Order: sequence, then C-alpha cells, then structure tokens
Amino acid sequence: MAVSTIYSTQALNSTHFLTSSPSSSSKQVIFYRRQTNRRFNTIITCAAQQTVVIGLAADSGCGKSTFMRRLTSVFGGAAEPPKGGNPDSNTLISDMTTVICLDDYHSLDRTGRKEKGVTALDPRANDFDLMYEQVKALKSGIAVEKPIYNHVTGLLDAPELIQPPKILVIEGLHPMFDERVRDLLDFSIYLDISNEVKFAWKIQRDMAERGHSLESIKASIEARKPDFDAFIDPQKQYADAVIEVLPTQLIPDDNEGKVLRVRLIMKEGVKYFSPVYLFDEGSTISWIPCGRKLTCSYPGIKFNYQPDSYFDNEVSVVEMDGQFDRLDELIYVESHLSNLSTKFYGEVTQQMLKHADFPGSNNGTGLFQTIVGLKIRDLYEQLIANKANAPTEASKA
Ligand SMILES: Nc1ncnc2c1ncn2[C@@H]1O[C@H](COP(=O)(O)OP(=O)(O)OP(=O)(O)O)[C@@H](O)[C@H]1O
Ligand SMILES: O=C(CO)[C@H](O)[C@H](O)COP(=O)(O)O
Repeated sequence: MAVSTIYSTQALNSTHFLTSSPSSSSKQVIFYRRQTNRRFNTIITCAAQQTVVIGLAADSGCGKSTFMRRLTSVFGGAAEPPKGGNPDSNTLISDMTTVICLDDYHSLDRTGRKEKGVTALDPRANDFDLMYEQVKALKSGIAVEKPIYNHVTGLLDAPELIQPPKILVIEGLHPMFDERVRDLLDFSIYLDISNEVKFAWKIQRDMAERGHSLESIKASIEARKPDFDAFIDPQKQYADAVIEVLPTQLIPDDNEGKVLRVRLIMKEGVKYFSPVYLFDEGSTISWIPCGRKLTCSYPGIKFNYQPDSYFDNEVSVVEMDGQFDRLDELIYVESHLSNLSTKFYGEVTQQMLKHADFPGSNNGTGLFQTIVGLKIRDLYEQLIANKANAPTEASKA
C-alpha cells in the first residue's frame, strides 16, 4: 500500500498519513506518535456517512457515565464495550452511538505522570494531536485505532479499532480544551458540579464502593484543584449546554448535599438546538408546583426560568431546586415545559421512570440530563435530514 497523500503534518507530537491501495477503495490512516514512535494504524472502509460528534466535559466522578447511560438509552439499545476486545476498554458501543473516553489519550501513564509530577488533568499528560486527528477521521467516516488507558493497571494498553458510528460522543476531562477538537463538535455539554456536591458524591462512591478513606478523598480533591481550575473548568464557557449542580437554597445553611439546586444553562442561537422553556418563552418565571398535582415533602420543589448571560453569551436557564417524591407525577412538570423535543407526550417522564435507579433520578440532574439527551437526538435528526436534503454538487451546477 503506497502512501498517496499526506493530509496533515501540522501536529507537534504526532503525524498521520492517508494511504490508499491503487486497486481498492479502502483507505488506511496511520497515526504515529512522535515521542514514542508508537504507531496507530487502521484498516478503513470509507463510509459516505458523516458522524455527528458530541462532547461531554466534566471532572472525574461528576456523573459522566450516568449521563451517558441516559443518553444512549434515548437512542435505544444497550451500550456495551467492544465485543471480544480488551476487558478494560473504556469504550461503549450501541446501535447508534459510540462513546469514547478521552482518558485514552493520556500520553503519560500513571508512573509517567508521577515521575514528571503532573496530574492527568494537565495538558502535558495528554496527546491532543492524536485526539484531534482521530476524532477528525471518525467524523469523516474513517475508522481508527485508538489507544486505551487502562484504569485498572494505570498503563497504556494496545489500541482498539473504532469504527465511525452515527453519533460519536467524546467524554472526559478535555473535549473542549483544544481548539481543533472543539471545532469538530456538533454539540457540547459541560457538567458543572460545585465543590460541595462533588465532595459529597466522591465520598459516597470512593468511600462506600472503593474503600478509600475520608482523608485520602479530601487530599485527592485538593491535589487536583489547581489543574481543575486551570484546564477543566474554563471549558464551560464553550459549552452549548451546561448542567450546573449546586447545594439547595430551600434549606438554610444546608451542608448535607442531598437536596440539589440544578440549573440547565442553554446557549441561544446554536444551530439545530432550541432551548427548553417554562410556560412562556423569554419570560422570567418562578414556579412552585407543589399543590394538588405534585406531591412534595419538605423542603418542596421550586422552578425558575429566565433569560440570562453566561460568559458573554445569551442563554436561557431553567432551574430546579428540590426533589420529586413520586416520579410518575413528573408528567405534571413535563406538561409545563416546552421545546422538549419529545416524540410523544410524557417521553421525559417515561425515560426517567425507566432509569429510576440511576443516581439523580429524583432531582434536576436526572431531569436535565434526560432533556439534553432528547435535544441531542433532535439535533442529530435535523443534521441528518439537512444533509439528505442538501443539493449535491452535480445538481447545484
Ligand atoms: N446525579 C447524581 N446524583 C447523586 N449522585 C450522583 C449523581 N451522578 C453521579 N453521582 C455519584 O457520583 C458517582 C460517579 O458517577 P459517574 O460514575 O456517573 O461519574 P463519572 O464522571 O463517569 O466518573 P469517572 O470519570 O470517575 O468514572 C456515582 O457513583 C454516584 O455516587
Ligand atoms: O481524572 C481522571 C479521569 O477519569 C483520572 O484520574 C485519570 O484518567 C487517571 O486515571 P487513574 O487515576 O485511573 O490513573
């Protein structure tokens, strides 16, 4: 197979070549990481389809996996690791979606990071050139061999083959950090979990499920904070939707972190995305739905809706403080929200009931994650329909 075209040599740490066999239409992309001379190559079937790319950014332990499970459920079918592949793969594949975890682009393994004194959040521990090249290839219908970061061993494992899906979700610490990768995203989401809530969730998971001590959890959060503030948090300014999770305002001086105030911040003017609203688009609304149609125990539920600005962008914000007592009654709230992109009346409630056991199902985190999932489905369908209706080059001439 001869190298026919070099289509990017700009990258600092890696480069790739598009090669093609004169006798076939198959294509191959070879990625070399320069520092290690490690090679990621792939047999390609070049598809006519274009992959829609979604970015989901958040710190570790902030609910990305839970969100992904809600999102893939909206598209139907179960999401599973690649069949017959590395049991420690971070990838999840369903009929429509492939979710890749950007931890796989760590260029330094656990020992390497320790030796160099950098955290995984530091851009120097990640290969953004390779990330860009591979997301770009997948977006244009070309399969790639993606590295795997093994969270069990802390090592970089042999790569796995990723075929271009209909919808590619890139989730992790840095989907919007590198401008080139950011520009490939059709839609981006940031999960913004306040420090108090992050701490409560970490304790719940890492103490109860992973046997870590309270002191070690505190130390790990503190050690990550400077890099989180420098490299992760600033990405929220680029997100099309931000789900912000804060302590409740319904209980004065609450420090338990069980009742949450959750804000869905939606950028205006994003192609194929029209923000959800409560009652009357563009108005400012405060709504306490507790009464005859919604059961609410202390401290109740309060919704707010208003136009606002966020990092100089015009946004719409829907906010829910409090939690549901009975999930089936969510239909009452759903019927007052508009622009939900549901396919039938009650679809949000149905999705929430289906995953009632997921964390956050009784509060705004689950509700807004479900709504964003439906909006992504709608965006995907509009993008595809638009592409199908676009005049071909020949018919334009
Ligand atoms: N909406 C929520 N409400 C309450 N707890 C939550 C919520 N979402 C996540 N959690 C808690 O945080 C933990 C981590 O969630 P999840 O595994 O979805 O996060 P993650 O960002 O994928 O984590 P990691 O990157 O470390 O794998 C869960 O086990 C749960 O304890
Ligand atoms: O921030 C993280 C994203 O998940 C992890 O800490 C990072 O990927 C390093 O993983 P590990 O702690 O397993 O070596």
